[in-house]
Amino acid sequence: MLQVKNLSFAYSTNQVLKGLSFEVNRGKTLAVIGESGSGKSTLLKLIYGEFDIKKGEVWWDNKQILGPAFNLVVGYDFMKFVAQEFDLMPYTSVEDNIGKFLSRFYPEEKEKRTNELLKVVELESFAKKKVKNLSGGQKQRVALARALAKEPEILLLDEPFSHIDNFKKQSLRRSIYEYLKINQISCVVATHDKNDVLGFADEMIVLHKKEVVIKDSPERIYNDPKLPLVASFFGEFSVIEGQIYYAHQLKIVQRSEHKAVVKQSYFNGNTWLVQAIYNSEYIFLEHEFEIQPKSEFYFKVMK
Ligand SMILES: Nc1ncnc2c1ncn2[C@@H]1O[C@H](COP(=O)(O)OP(=O)(O)OP(=O)(O)O)[C@@H](O)[C@H]1O
Repeated sequence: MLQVKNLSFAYSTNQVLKGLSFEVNRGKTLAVIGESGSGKSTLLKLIYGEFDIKKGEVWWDNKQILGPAFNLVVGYDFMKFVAQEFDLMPYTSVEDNIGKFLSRFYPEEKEKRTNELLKVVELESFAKKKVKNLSGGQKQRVALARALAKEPEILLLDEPFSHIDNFKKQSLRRSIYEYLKINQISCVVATHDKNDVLGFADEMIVLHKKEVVIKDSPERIYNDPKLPLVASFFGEFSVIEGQIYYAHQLKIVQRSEHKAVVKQSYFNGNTWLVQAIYNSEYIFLEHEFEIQPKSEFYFKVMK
């Protein structure tokens, strides 16, 4: 189990994190969300042992995670970190990058394991290619496979699918999280993408103003986001009489006490996203059809 206890951190005088406490059980995934600069990457680096911790503690089972002042080499065998900058060997093939940390004394096992991981990240046909000739998304997949190669007990992921195109993203995400579950690997994932959280994370924390302001299951946080900041992570929303409503929770009706004026409609796939003005504020709602700017309509709220 990962335990973060009352963790605070500053880069010289710039305080970034204050009094963070949370746990992640074996095989569970925790998503960390927060605005850019809220300290998500810093938190992952602290858990990894990249910095010395002056206040608070991080533990994996009964091992305390310590920084460079205590470890000649940063990191621990049981933990892998896929950072935003992937540290790959550019002039070496994809398969050699993945197999780098696997024992060459068991060539059959090494080959089997490398092939298994090439499959997980859907890079079988790139096995022999040099990493320098890969796209950003392909490199990110190699970095993910390499992190999994030595079967870590815990995996830290910083924006793991940010470079991967939408064609591949969903199937890759399913494949990675399924692998983590089957192998009971714990995971802490810092992300801006709601799709990394909904459907995959067991718990999520929201970092805001240096602290954990919300900690709960993704489902409960989605259903009751509490803060506009949290709602904005999941999609367009409106605040009406102090309550937060997602765009699909406002419905156009024949007549009601809420009257608004359309500013713009945006094609959204299944529906149109309508931006409108209500009580001098912008609201957003989903509608089946496009509505012309300046049209007036009535709407009701549904929870
Ligand atoms: N090496 C560093 N030295 C000094 N300050 C840093 C360093 N790395 C990050 N910071 C600062 O710490 C704060 C948190 O940065 P961090 O990268 O942890 O945020 P983040 O939530 O991961 O952001 P993003 O979502 O943009 O990746 C920011 O104000 C940043 O400028």
